[in-house]
Amino acid sequence: MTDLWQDAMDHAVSAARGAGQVVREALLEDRMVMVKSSSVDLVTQTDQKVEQLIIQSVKEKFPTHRFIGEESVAAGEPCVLSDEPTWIIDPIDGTTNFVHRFPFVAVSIGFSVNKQRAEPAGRASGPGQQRAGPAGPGQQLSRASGPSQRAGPAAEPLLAFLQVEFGVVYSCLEDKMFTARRGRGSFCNGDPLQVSEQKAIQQSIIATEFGSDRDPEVVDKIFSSLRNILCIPVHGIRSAGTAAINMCLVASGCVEAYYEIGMHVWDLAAASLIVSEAGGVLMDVEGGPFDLMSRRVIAANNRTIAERISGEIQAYAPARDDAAAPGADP
Ligand SMILES: O=P(O)(O)OC[C@@]1(O)O[C@H](CO)[C@@H](O)[C@@H]1O
Ligand SMILES: [Mg+2]
Ligand SMILES: [Mg+2]
Repeated sequence: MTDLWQDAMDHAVSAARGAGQVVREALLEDRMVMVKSSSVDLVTQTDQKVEQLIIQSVKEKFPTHRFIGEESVAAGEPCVLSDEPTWIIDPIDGTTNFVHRFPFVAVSIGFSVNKQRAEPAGRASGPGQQRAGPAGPGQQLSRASGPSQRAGPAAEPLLAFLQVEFGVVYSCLEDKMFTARRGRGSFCNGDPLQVSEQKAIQQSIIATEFGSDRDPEVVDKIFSSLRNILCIPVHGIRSAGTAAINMCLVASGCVEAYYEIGMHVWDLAAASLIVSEAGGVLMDVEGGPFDLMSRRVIAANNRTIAERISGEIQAYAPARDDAAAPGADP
């Protein structure tokens, strides 16, 4: 069968690599910092330039495709997922890191098509499942043989349902290219990824972020959740400063889980598939199905750990990313 989207994915990898080069060069220069929703929601000319470079290069090759780009949405473009091929771009995930030269910065490119698709993504890479054997460097598990090659029962669609066809996260200061194709596994620089096998949350590291909302009520909830989880007790809490890299750490097995409320679809789209295809699970913070537009996520190595975290979170619901879109899901 013709592989419809491999061309697009190859383009995403090369666009992310090119964008990473621009980001690295910009780090050597003075950065003019602007603010968006608040004084701690930062943006630079590099964010805007990189997003435009990626979008222009995609438009030249795929003129009919659509976009959700962080900086385009900030400039008033709609944030809508449809059945049309849609590139979901965060030109710099970790702008605050970039501004401060804190060395974790990612370019994130997700690609979604067929919003209503009924088939769950990564159905054989869900809760508690292990791959039958690692693929060699650069190899990918083929879709045709994927599920039957992996041990364990099929994942529950509730946790595995995704709309993303491929995801690319380039951690540009580490020079790590994380990639995933629906049903074909996740990779870092061509090496296959697998989530941690740890089943005990007491022996886990959990990643989260503090976000850019400084409303004291929200901050209280963030700290209450953090306190609950820290006191389970867990081995530790970590924050890379970028959702995409936190999630790639889950996919890599370095941390067992990441949770956050408040990030956006462009922070999550690519990395959600990378987690799922590495055998991880995605869940809403209240234990329901993961929803790309909801701005809430738990990404974990298995369902037990995800559910335990969900039981400790003081949940709240920021305005959805598609809230302003005509015909948005309720
Ligand atoms: O605006 P940026 O840099 O694209 O992304 C925002 C972000 O870095 O902020 C959160 C930290 O609070 C992360 O989870 C998220 O990825
Ligand atoms: Mg971001
Ligand atoms: Mg960004």
